Amino acid sequence: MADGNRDKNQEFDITATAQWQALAEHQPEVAALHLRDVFAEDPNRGDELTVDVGDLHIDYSKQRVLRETLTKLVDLARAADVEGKRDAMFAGEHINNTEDRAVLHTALRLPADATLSVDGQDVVGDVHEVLDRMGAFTDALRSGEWKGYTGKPIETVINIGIGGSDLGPAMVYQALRHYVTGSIHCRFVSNVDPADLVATLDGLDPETTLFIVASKTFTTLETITNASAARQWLVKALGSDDAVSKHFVAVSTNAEKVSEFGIDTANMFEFWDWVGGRYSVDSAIGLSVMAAIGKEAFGEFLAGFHIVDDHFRTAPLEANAPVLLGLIGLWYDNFWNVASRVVLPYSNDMSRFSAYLQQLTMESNGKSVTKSGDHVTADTGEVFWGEPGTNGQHAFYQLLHQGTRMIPSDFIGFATATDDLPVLSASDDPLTAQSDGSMHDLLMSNYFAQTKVLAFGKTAEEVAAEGVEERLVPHQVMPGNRPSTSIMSHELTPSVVGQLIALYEHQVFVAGAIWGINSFDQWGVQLGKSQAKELLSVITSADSPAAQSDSSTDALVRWYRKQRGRTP
Ligand SMILES: O=P(O)(O)OC[C@H]1O[C@H](O)[C@H](O)[C@@H](O)[C@@H]1O
Repeated sequence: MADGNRDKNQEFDITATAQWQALAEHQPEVAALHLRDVFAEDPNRGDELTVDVGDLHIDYSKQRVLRETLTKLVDLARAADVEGKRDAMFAGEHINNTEDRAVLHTALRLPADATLSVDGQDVVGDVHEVLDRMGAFTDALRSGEWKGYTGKPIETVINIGIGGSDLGPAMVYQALRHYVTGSIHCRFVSNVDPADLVATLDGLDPETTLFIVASKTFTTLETITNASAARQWLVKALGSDDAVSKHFVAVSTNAEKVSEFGIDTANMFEFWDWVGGRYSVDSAIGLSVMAAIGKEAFGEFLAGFHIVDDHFRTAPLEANAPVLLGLIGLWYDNFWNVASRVVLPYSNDMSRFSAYLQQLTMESNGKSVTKSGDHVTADTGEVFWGEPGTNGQHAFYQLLHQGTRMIPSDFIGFATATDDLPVLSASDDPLTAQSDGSMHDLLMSNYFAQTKVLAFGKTAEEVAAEGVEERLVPHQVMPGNRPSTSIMSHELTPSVVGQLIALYEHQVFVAGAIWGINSFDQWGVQLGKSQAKELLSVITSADSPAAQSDSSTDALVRWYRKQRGRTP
């Protein structure tokens, strides 16, 4: 099937291939094995089923795969022409066929001396021109040279955006808490629930606050509504419309709408239609992050993505981290009927990483038709979720360990703490207590223990041998055989955050390429938006007909209008 000349947008049924069939036949053999036996038979897998990329050390040996499984999965990737599709993406071909667009987030992190021309346009030149403008602007903010309307320097930057225009910067800002240098701090507003804006503005001084209105389209209802309310808050406080130009900038692809909103396009930072919203944190959408950490650290962040891009583009599929992890995800999704993957960063600063990944992975691969418009013949789109360790351990790990469902997990952990404190016993005199180790070591001991227990569990014999009462033995058996990947790095640096994001971006690509779907459009979010617009006029008016197309929505709308005092 792999054919370099094949139209990359013309899909075929991957499930009809011999490679798919081989995996389907192989699955029962693997399913019959316990990871305890798999490790006993292949004792070196813990050292060998690993891959290093940049600063990431990835151990996938605790996955329910044999070496043979990986070979078969790579064969499937070749059958789906993952390499050809990958090269088409990097080259700027219009692989987003439903919107007729290139998909070039990888160009956002190319070094300035790289060359890439797409549709006759010097993409690298454009990217670096905007990066330079972002650098000059954030330098001015950070040095205090940029003054608010009343002459005071800016202290707080509020990013107003939603989806890809919020999740990336909010997640990265938190992850890089230790790299916030200077006096600029950021807050993020996304929800059209006014509680978000009101709570975020609470206690802020309009004279020292600057808003970044971040929206690719600049038509997103939530963002424009919040931005208008924020403008009113500012203008009311500062007494003049003229204050807007000193307190509002925009990040968008739509200059016309930006200027319609009243933001001077001189204060607009551009990106391009070939950057998907959920792939845009490394574009001007990251402006708030740059304001907080500075352009040099932002440059390191971009360089981190680029390390993984290069690896993804050049490493053989057998040793290619995003390819292997994407394939292992698909292995469970399609051959084990396992729908979800839990992501568990053992890093409090990465608390928002799972939320970020939810958009990246599920908006990309939650599709039911192939690029050719045919219904897919296998399930697509893993469900991603998660919480940071150790919080998750005290909430949902019970189900991971002893529930009837198998949920593969990705553990993420760091050798060096972003913060550390000594472990002291509560009874010690706080003034003289001796340290009994580091809290970071305690955190990481949990990481290792969890992956171990998930994989190997505890048998009834082992439980009984501890003298556990017979009737309680079945309750205390830990089945094990629950797969996980361990992703480790030395420290949570800007580069490492970039590397982690790119690692997941390309996993999404690999799975989407095999399924033959378009991972870069999101038609499924449109209908709800347009119906919300229609319903707004219905729920806010006492006169308009309450009857909608179904009795449930109709009754709910009537109930709501009554509560709001709008209809009898
Ligand atoms: O950046 P914007 O154009 O405001 O879009 C914000 C978000 O809204 C949409 O609903 C899309 O589903 C997302 O992919 C996008 O990130």
